[in-house]
Amino acid sequence: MIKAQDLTKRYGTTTAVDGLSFDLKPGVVTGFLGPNGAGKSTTMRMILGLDRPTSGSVTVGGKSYQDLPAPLREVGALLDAKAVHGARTAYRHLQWVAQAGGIPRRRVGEVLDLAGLGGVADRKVGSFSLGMYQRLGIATALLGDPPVLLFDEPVNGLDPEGIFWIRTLMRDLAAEGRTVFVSSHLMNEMQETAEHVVVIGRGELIADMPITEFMQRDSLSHVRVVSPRADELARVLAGVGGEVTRGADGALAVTGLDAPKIGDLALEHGLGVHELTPVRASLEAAFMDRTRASVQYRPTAEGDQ
Ligand SMILES: Nc1ncnc2c1ncn2[C@@H]1O[C@H](COP(=O)(O)OP(=O)(O)OP(=O)(O)O)[C@@H](O)[C@H]1O
Repeated sequence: MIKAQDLTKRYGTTTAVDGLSFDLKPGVVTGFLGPNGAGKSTTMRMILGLDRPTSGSVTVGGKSYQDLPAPLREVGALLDAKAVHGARTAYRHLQWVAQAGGIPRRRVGEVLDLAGLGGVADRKVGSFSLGMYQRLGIATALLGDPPVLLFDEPVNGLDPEGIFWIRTLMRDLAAEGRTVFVSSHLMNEMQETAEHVVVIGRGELIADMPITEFMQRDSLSHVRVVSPRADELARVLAGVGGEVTRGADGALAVTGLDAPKIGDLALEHGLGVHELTPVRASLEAAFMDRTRASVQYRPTAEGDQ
């Protein structure tokens, strides 16, 4: 539904997006990840026709945004929730957007209820909390009932209840067969929400794959083993090809052998085990590992020049 081909954007000497190609499928939530300044917002702005690619292209349903006959019915987007006229009520704001996009007025009430704003429809937007702004932004994105939705950092500044609401909404929208593309810095949040990830660094594609595959890095998963006879057990495990490191708390971190194998070996050698825990790689660890080379700003150690 969203197809980027060799998408490139330069601002003067800065290359914000560099030859990016991906193809987003309907029916899943795709997470868009990258360190600060990686080019996520620029990519989203190009999808929405708010920025012109320097070269390459991006299309929605085969057309570039400018060529969509009824854009609000094709793509809904939440980019900057606060970019709303504060003196208008929520209802008036949505009515104004609906009118401009040729969307029937009854839809305004529907999206207000959908976003949980039915009770504050007549309040001036300027008095809204950040969470209410986010909900209004989402209501606006849903006005045209579009098959494609883009959310740029939708959970920024939200409380746990708001985060849970957005997460559920995004999954429901995908389950209805829509294409949902969402950027976030919150790796744990993405882990709960996205099925697929597109990861970029310095404008270039780093990964485009199911999230489970992205997290599957042997070097990042290990088995934690606590034993009163850790030294002996470590020798046994190393003897059959396990790679063993000992943590500050005395626990062993073992890679190359799975938990059942480690348990069997310990039993065979009469070595007690008090804890045996497979530790899965987190999205955060996988992300840090893959994007290490491409972070734009990195704190330097004291004394570094
Ligand atoms: N209008 C602009 N003029 C000049 N440079 C820009 C402009 N917009 C973005 N950039 C630069 O392009 C690069 C990508 O920025 P972009 O905002 O797309 O990244 P991002 O991944 O969304 O970052 P963040 O997570 O910090 O929002 C950055 O180096 C940024 O400084």
